[in-house]
Amino acid sequence: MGIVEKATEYHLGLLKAKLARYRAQLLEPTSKSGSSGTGFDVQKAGDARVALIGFPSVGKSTLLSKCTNTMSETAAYEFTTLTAIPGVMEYQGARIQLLDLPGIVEGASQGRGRGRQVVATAKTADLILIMLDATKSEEQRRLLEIELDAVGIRLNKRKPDVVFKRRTTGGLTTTVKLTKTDEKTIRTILASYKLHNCDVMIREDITTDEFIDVLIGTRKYIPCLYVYNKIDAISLEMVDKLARSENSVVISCEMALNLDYLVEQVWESLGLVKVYTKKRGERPDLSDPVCLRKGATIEGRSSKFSPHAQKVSLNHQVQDEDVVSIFTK
Ligand SMILES: Nc1nc2c(ncn2[C@@H]2O[C@H](COP(=O)(O)OP(=O)(O)OP(=O)(O)O)[C@@H](O)[C@H]2O)c(=O)[nH]1
Ligand SMILES: [K+]
Ligand SMILES: [Mg+2]
Repeated sequence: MGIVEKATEYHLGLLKAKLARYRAQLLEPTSKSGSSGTGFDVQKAGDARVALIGFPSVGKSTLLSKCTNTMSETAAYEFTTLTAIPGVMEYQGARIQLLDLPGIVEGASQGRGRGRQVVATAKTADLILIMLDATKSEEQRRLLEIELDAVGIRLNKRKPDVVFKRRTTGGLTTTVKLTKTDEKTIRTILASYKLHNCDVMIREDITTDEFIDVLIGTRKYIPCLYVYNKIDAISLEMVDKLARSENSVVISCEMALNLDYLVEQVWESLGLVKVYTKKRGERPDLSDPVCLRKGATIEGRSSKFSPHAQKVSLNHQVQDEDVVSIFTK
């Protein structure tokens, strides 16, 4: 960064830190703005929750009706769906809750009522499907991303590697060279949040925005798939282009095209694994796997159907098709 960029980064960083804190307060369910921060009152069920976010009439309800046993009203007019409708998809022994939601429009995160409720519900999901009408412009995708970003959802991003602890004394440590922000900006933002007594360790080359996200602390890092529907109505060239873009799946709900692949990708994106459990001295029950998220830890023994179980550490990270027996002393 040059001197001018550094000065801009500094002032803008401070300004954004203040704005971010103000907005986060507005989103608090307990704030004066009432219950605007809460989503629809639908119980989580199954192994994971997937939320359908999109403009009106992109085919969200048609997808729910095709992929689950639940029917959700579909029609050619906008705002057919007025509330959250849960359905269940079954795949590889997993029960995945698919949540059909009302369509949203630009400004949903700021507006009252349903739009805000929809984005708040998205926050509770383990995976977000941004559903797009393949016959419409790519602009719709950017607009939806802005709405989700505004409520603190970070799509397909990892939580920045910053460790932050309140202490009686303070210190800032960086283990990498910062090229997108600088220590002066970080220190001033900390001071503006009145965080004088804390240990901050920055372990990756973060941006100022990412640092603010860490300070706000309520950001949700959620994986996302872009689902382009209605490919029956576009050219093959366009289908090819969309299908090759990152984190994207192309489908036609109406013609039931590529829906199996979508479910497979949902499973992949959720990072689900199936694990078989067995009792001591018995064979594992392969008809009844337990679904866990990748990276979940387990204590006990792990094996891949092998007769010689391998004793694993207390925090063994489960792999797909592990067989585990859990011992209690
Ligand atoms: N050509 C085509 N039309 C589709 C497809 N999927 C859905 N539609 C049509 O798109 C229209 C809207 O479908 P819905 O499922 O109601 O859309 P929605 O996203 O739930 O709409 P809202 O609830 O109003 O937000 C209906 O007329 C569907 O028949 C598809 O794959 N291809
Ligand atoms: K509709
Ligand atoms: Mg609908």
